[in-house]
Order: sequence, then structure tokens, then C-alpha cells
Amino acid sequence: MNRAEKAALQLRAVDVLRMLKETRTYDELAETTALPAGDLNRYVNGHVLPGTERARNVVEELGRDALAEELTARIRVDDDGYIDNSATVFDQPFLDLVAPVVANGFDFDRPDVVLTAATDGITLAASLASYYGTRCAYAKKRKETAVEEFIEARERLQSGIELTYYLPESAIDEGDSVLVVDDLIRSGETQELLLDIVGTANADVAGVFALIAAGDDGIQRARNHTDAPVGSLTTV
Ligand SMILES: O=P(O)(O)OC[C@H]1O[C@H](OP(=O)(O)OP(=O)(O)O)[C@H](O)[C@@H]1O
Ligand SMILES: Nc1ncnc2[nH]cnc12
Repeated sequence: MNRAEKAALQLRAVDVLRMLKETRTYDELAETTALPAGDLNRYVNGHVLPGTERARNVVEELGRDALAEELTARIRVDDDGYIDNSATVFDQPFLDLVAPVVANGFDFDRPDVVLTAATDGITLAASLASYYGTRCAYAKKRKETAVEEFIEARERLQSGIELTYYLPESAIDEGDSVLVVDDLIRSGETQELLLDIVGTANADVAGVFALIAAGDDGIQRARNHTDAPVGSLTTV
């Protein structure tokens, strides 16, 4: 890890600690993190940065559990089992905290492009792309105006309706490493279409990630389509 990466990790750990501190006293934070309350106070107030090992533990272990808990608390499930996650996908600062935890906590290769499907995956994809310093691309259910060449992926859904996603051809180059993400995975049909697009582009899959898995079917379906790591932050 070079100096800049080390500093970035330390600053991310401080962001995670500040988020946890919002709903905890320092003593409670000390219990959650197994770090001394006095040190935590200095980290949260920005007087001292945590060392690399402490920072890594906070971001990768603690951060992942804490964010999964926070995410679960924000999800609303209606009487028919449908999920309202607007409290998450509308909260870009929260997604900016999620990005490093996802990037470090799953075994994804470093992508050249973060790909999602419009609409609700876009804010997560933007946070991840910004974290990696890479491009963000999203496939849409209709053709973007003024774009001439598209990669298309079509599938007949369980309902019998045909769904087509279109991505401007220039969004992914041959040989690119593509991280496929979405806010939610349920049947896995959307992820399958995105994986088709990656295949048509002759690009490689760096991984598949969803914030929320509604059941296991979608994750399983994605696993059947790629050898790359597939995961979610939480399952409902
Ligand atoms: O695993 P699946 O069964 O394919 O479901 C997951 C997809 O469904 C939702 O998108 P939706 O099609 O509702 O579009 P939106 O993002 O514009 O709301 C969600 O954002 C995922 O993209
Ligand atoms: N909001 C949602 N909840 C559950 N399943 C879904 N499939 C697509 N959107 C969904």
C-alpha cells in the first residue's frame, strides 16, 4: 500500500467511525469497535488518524456489519413483500460510505467500468465508480437519443413480458473489467441482462454486487452466469 492509499484508508475509517458515532456514545462505540474510547474521540474529532491495521479492521470488518445493519434499518417491506429502499438509493453520502466497504470487503477485481441498470442502481454505481476512479455506465430500457450504436440484451421475463436493455456501444471497451452492480437483486433477470451485455462487449466480469438481495434466487442465478465473485450487503 502506498502512502496515498494508506491515507485514504485511514480517512475512510474515520468516516465509518463518525457514522457509527451518530447513534452511539463513545463508551458504546468503544464496545462496538473494541478500541479505547479516548482514541475514538481523537479519531472522530480528527486530531489523530487510526493506524493502518485499525483502519483496515474498521473499514472491512466493522464497517461492513455496521453498514449492513444501517441498510436493513432503512428498508421498508410492504404487505406484498416489495421493497422500498429509497431511503438508501437517494442518500449519496451513505452510498459513498458503502463504496469502500464493498470494494475492500468482497474479492472483486479492480474494474475499468461500473455497470448498472437504470434507474435505482445509478447512485450506487456512481459512488463505486467514484471510489475506484473509473467510468460509470448504465443500461436503459429505451434507446438514448443521438446515440447510434447500442449493445442490446433481451429476455422474456417470468411474466412473459419481453424486456430489452440498451447500452451505448462506446460505454464498454473490449477486454474491460466490468463490475456489475444494482441496488436490488430478486429474480436476477436484470443482472443476467447486464452480464449478457458484458459478454457481447467481449469484456470481463470483475464481480456482481447488489446492496440488497431479496431472497437467494437472484444471487444464485448470477453465480450460474459468472465465475467472478457475487455478493450482497444484506439479504431480506
Ligand atoms: O432481480 P430482478 O428481479 O431483475 O429485480 C431487480 C431490479 O428491479 C429493480 O429495478 P426496476 O426494474 O424496478 O427499475 P427501476 O430501477 O427503474 O425502479 C431494481 O432496481 C433492480 O434493477
Ligand atoms: N422494489 C422491489 N421489491 C422486490 N422485488 C422487486 N423486483 C423489482 N423491484 C422490486
